[in-house]
Amino acid sequence: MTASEDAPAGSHLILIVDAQPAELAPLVHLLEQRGDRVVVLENGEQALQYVQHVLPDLVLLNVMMPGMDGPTTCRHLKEQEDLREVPVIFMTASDDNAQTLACFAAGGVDYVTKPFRIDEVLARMHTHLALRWTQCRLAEQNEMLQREVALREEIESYLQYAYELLEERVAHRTEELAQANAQLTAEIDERRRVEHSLRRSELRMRRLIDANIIGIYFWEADGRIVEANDAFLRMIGYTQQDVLAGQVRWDQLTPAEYQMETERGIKELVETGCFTPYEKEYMRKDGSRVPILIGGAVISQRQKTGAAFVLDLSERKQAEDRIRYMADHDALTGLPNRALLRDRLQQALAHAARTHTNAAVLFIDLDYFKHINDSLGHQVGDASLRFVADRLLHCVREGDSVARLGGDEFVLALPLVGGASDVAMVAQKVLDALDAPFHCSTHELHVAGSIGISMYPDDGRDVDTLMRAADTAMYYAKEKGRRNFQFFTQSLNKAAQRRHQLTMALRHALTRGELMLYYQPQVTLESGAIFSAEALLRWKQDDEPPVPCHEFITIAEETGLILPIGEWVLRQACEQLKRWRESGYTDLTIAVNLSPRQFFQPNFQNMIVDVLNETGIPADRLDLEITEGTLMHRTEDNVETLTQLSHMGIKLSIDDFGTGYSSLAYLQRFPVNALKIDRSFVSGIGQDSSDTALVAAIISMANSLHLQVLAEGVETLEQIDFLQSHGCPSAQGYYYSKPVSADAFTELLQRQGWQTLEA
Ligand SMILES: Nc1nc2c(ncn2[C@@H]2O[C@H](COP(=O)(O)O[C@H]3[C@@H](O)[C@H](n4cnc5c(=O)[nH]c(N)nc54)O[C@@H]3COP(=O)(O)O)[C@@H](O)[C@H]2O)c(=O)[nH]1
Repeated sequence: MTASEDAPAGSHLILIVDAQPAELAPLVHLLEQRGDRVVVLENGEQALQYVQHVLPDLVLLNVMMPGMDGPTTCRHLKEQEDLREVPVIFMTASDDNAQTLACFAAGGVDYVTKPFRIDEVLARMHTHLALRWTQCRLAEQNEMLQREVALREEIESYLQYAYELLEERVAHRTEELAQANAQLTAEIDERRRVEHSLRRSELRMRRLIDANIIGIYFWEADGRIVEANDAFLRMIGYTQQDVLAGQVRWDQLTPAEYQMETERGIKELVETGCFTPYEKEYMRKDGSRVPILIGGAVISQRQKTGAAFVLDLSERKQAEDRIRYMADHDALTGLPNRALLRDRLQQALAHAARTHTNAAVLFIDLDYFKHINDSLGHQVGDASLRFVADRLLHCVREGDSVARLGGDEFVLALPLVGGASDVAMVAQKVLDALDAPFHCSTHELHVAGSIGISMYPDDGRDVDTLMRAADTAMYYAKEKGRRNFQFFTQSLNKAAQRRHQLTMALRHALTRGELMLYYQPQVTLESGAIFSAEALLRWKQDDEPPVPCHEFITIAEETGLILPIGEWVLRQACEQLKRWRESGYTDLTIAVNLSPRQFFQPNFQNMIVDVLNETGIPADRLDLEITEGTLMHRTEDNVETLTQLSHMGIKLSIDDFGTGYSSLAYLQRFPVNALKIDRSFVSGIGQDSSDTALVAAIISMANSLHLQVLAEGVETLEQIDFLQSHGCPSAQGYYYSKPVSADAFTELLQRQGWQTLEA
């Protein structure tokens, strides 16, 4: 693009400054013809003033003017910022180089020399206007360019900022993505772990269900059991195939009578999502029933599915039955025990009261059972009790009860009996049944019983009264010689009351000084000389007749009072012997009866040693009488105790010999010195052939075992003759003397000249 091509012609503001403007009229005219606006001013001052307000596009300035010349005017114009680029063309009539230079130095762009050719001036003006125009365009373009550069820079900086922001965002996002990625990886890992753990948990759950001893099943809305473990299937007798075939339904397993409990369970299940375990029964496939404890929970309320946990209670029920049975029954015989008997009796009495009928209680105590136990051992004893139980069961009707209270005590409870004669028949039947011998290992055994009978309502209207009455009657039967039955009577009641009173009174007998000892001589049969005194206890309360020994000794043994009383007896007897020894009867022996309870006391031997030490009695002057029954009980302990006593020098005699079941073998094991033949056999001498034979056999046996033998209860000369002729060396009995006081015994000693005889 050239200035001439692009410079617009016309429409410019041309300022002409010249002192003779007329010379410029043709130029002005041409310019205005072209469309330019021409302002002609005559001097520099006017021009400077004019440009204050209007900006010309080109200035034609005469060099030589009056006042301010052209170069000065030009310099002032150029001082004005917006005129600095406006082209100034000088007009001059001189061709002085210095002037020309001054014009250019003042800021002129050109000059024309007067007189000038108009076309040249126009050409020069056109050139400078075009130049100026181009300059302006360039300036504009430059400005535009600068703006664009600035804009671009701004954009660039914005872009940089945006880039940085983006970078930052990218970094941030990258970090976020990295974090998200890490989180995702962690979540994936966690998910894998959870899945693994879930699989393991499910496996464990599956194993737990499959191998559980508790039955577990899963049910659906229609009642079908869709899955069940083996424990449950075993319980109800179905198979996995039955379950798969949809043949097992929980509602059909439940018997109709459990409908209410089941509905309660379902209600709770619906309300709370589970139900409290409760007990009921399920019907097995074979129709039998199994007691269960069932609990359960909903798995999906919407789908109405759930699980049930079923515990087989068969064993627990059996155990409970067993425990209940054991609580109610005697372990040895299987018969009802006291508690169950009481229950049944109460029912029987209630029924009898309603129907105005009678009922009876038969209290049976076996005779001499203790001997069987003591002599043949507990196994034989137990077998005997089972045998008795069996026989008693055969004596009663359906509805009657046979119970064992413990030991050798049995009770028959007979509801609905007619009267006393019917009961007597039953009692006799029992006695007969017991009478028949039975065999236990190598032994042929006989048991017999004493029976006491009480009747409802005559003898009592409640269980306790009737039991007490039958017990009392049983004691009476014992007293009447055993192996019989006795009905309760009011007089027996009195006896029972007396027994109670005696028990109470005996507790104070020692402290009240009501006990004393009597002494019965033991003599050598050949000479009749007294060699020993048996100490026998007597009890005399103020203003009361003496209480028979057999009566209160039994009570003392039952209550345990025999322990302090027995010690008192031993001490008293030894003190009395000491007195006799001090009187010169130094070879006299004192015989003291020992109760089994004393014998089995832990400090028994110490007590004897203490008494011997306190009284100064030599051990070989003391003769301890132990019953055969005591000896046969706890035999190993006995051997040890007796051996120790024997080593101390104490004499040992077996009392009431013959009433028990001691054998030769037993006797050889014990370090005993003498046998005392029971007076029941001695009294039978010459009267009863078996008693007579037994006495002879005992004497013979004692002699062959080198044991002393003494016959008890000798009352007649005939007995003495028999005993002597059969080699019995010593005796005791009313024939010689009844038990007497210590003083009376001293007189006996003196009267018989015992010392002389002894010498
Ligand atoms: N543990 C203790 N038992 C004792 C003590 N004192 C006595 N007893 C025992 O009491 C039972 C009854 O004794 P008791 O009433 O004294 O009878 C004795 C004699 O009186 C009686 N006896 C003696 N000779 C005859 C006779 O010829 N005929 C006859 N009908 N009875 C007679 O025998 C009893 C003595 O028996 P035993 O002891 O077997 O030698 C009795 O079992 C006593 O043992 C005691 O302190 N402790």
